[in-house]
Amino acid sequence: MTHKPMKPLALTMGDPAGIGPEITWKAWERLRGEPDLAFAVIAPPVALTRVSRSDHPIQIITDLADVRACFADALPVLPIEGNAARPGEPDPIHADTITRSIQTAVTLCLSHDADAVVTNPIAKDVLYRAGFSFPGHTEYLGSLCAGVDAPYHPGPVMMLTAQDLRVGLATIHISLRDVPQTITSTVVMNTARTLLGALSQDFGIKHPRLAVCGLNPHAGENGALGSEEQDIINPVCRLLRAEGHQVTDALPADTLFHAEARLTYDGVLSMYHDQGLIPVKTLDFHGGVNVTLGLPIVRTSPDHGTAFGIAGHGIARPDSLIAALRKAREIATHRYAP
Ligand SMILES: NC(=O)C1=CN([C@@H]2O[C@H](COP(=O)(O)OP(=O)(O)OC[C@H]3O[C@@H](n4cnc5c(N)ncnc54)[C@H](O)[C@@H]3O)[C@@H](O)[C@H]2O)C=CC1
Ligand SMILES: NCC(=O)COP(=O)(O)O
Repeated sequence: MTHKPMKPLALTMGDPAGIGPEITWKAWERLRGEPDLAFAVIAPPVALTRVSRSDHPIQIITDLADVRACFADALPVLPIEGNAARPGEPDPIHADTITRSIQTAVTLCLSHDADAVVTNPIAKDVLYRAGFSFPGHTEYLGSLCAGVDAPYHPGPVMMLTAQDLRVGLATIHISLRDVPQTITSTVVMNTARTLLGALSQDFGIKHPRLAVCGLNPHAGENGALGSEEQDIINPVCRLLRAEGHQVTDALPADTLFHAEARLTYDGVLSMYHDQGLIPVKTLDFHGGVNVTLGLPIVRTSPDHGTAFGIAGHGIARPDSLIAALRKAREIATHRYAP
C-alpha cells in the first residue's frame, strides 16, 4: 500500500444555487479545530464569497498540501473558473463548473493528493438539461474511475448509512417500472459481493452479516406475489452462503428496518432506491451519509439534495455534510491504514 492517510478531503462545489455553499461554510466553522477533517472546496471563489461573512476569509490554494496549515483560520478554496449563482435559482449554465469540480476532486484522489472526495449536492435534472448523460454522481464517478488500474475496483454501488444502518442498493436511479428486469442474478451477486467487501474493508466489520430484501411484498409470499425471490435472489444468497458468507434469503423489506431487526445484521442489500433510502432518511435525515462503494477512491456525500427552496435563507443544516466528511475520514482510515 503506497497511499498514506491524512491527506485533506476534496469537497466539490455541488450546485451553487443550492445550499452547498452555505453548508460548506457552516461545516468549516464547526470543523476548523479538527485538522484530520481538513478539506478544500473546489469552486470558483465567488461562489463561496457570495455567502461568506466578513470575519470568515477564504484562502486560495493551489496545492492541497497547504490545506492543513490554513484550515483553522480560513476556508481553503482550490479555484476553478465559474460564476456566482443566485440562491434558489438553478441554471444549467453552471453545469460545466459543477462537473469540473467533480472531475478535479477525483483526479486529486487518484493522484493521492486527497484522501477522499466529498460531494455537495447536485440537481440531476438541471445537469440533464445541460447534456449531462449520467443519472447521478454515483454513475459519473464510476465512469471517471473506469479503466483505473487498482486492486480494489468492483464498480460503483450506492450505500446510504445513518447510525447503525447501512443499506446498499442493487439498482439506483432507474424508473420503478424497470426494476424487475434489472434485478438479475449477476446484478444481485455483484452488488452483494461489493457490499460484503466494503463492510469489511471500509467499515472494519470482519465477518459482516448481510440481510437481503425481497423485491415483492412479503418477499413474494412463496411465489404467490412474485417469483423474483425464488428464481433470482435466493439462489444468489445460497451461493454466497456456500462460500462462507453470512447472508439471509430474501426477507420482507417492511419488517427489516425496525430497531430489533437492525440488531440482526451489519448491512442490508436493498433492491431499489426508495426501498433502501426511506428507512435511512427516516431514521436520521440530518445524520445520513451517501457512500459510493466499489471505487478505487473514497466518496461520501450528504444524504440530502440541493434544497433550492431554502437556499439563501440561512437555515440549512450542515449536519449531514459534517457526517459525510467524518465518514470519509473514517473509511479512508480503514482502507489506507497500514
Ligand atoms: N447527493 C446528491 O447530489 C443528491 C441530490 N439530490 C437532488 O436534489 C434535488 C432536490 O431534491 P429533493 O427531493 O427536494 O430533496 P432535498 O434533500 O433537497 O430536500 C428535501 C427537504 O429537506 C429539506 N432539506 C434538505 N437538506 C436540508 C438541510 N441541510 N437543512 C435543512 N433542510 C434540508 C429541504 O428544504 C426539503 O424540504 C433533486 O434535483 C435531486 O436530484 C437529492 C439527493 C442527493
Ligand atoms: N437519492 C440519492 C441521490 O440521488 C444521490 O445520488 P448520487 O448523486 O450520489 O449518485
